[in-house]
Amino acid sequence: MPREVREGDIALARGAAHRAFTLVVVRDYEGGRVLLGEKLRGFGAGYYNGFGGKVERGETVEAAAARELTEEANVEATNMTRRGALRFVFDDKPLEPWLVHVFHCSRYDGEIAASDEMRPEWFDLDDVPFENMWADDPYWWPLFLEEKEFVGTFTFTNTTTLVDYWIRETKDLMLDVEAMTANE
Ligand SMILES: Nc1nc2c([nH]c(=O)n2[C@H]2C[C@H](O)[C@@H](COP(=O)(O)OP(=O)(O)OP(=O)(O)O)O2)c(=O)[nH]1
Repeated sequence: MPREVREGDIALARGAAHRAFTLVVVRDYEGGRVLLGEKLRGFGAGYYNGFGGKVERGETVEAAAARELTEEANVEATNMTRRGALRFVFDDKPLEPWLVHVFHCSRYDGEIAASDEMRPEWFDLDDVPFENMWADDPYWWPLFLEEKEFVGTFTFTNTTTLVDYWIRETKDLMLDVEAMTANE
């Protein structure tokens, strides 16, 4: 069982840069569903997840989120909001933690279609397939579905085993993101 720790209890290498990633979850309010994709290759292959990837050099986080949604699910977001920042620390990867910026998309243009990276599928809100998702997801999804903003840190060993974590709602997401990326 992962251990819940206090914020600040997870030691981060001082001055370590973060690698920035995006993650977009599309929500269909009328249908009471969310869009996930089965990851077909690369990191996290076999898991269901939102759409996203690395923020490229010179790109804003927002632009990266929109680009990845288009590349992976074939649609263009017309209403997307930033909802969370999740930091991942891996003991078996380069020391720099990952910072995944989570977005919520409620409107888009185009037709959802599969890409060679993701196979999109709609899930009812009470049927999100946590057994086939990253181990941290059950801790922040409730906040996501309740329309809250959130920040947290998760430590993994052997890439996919969650060891410890903290997660909380935030009233000022961008201020917390700044604090999480200070010392870079
Ligand atoms: N839900 C969830 N998503 C995660 C976790 N860790 C993690 O990297 N992600 C997301 C962030 C990104 O959307 C995605 C990883 O990015 P990626 O490897 O697909 O990046 P990419 O498309 O730029 O990679 P590439 O294969 O094109 O080089 O997985 C996690 O623990 N939970």
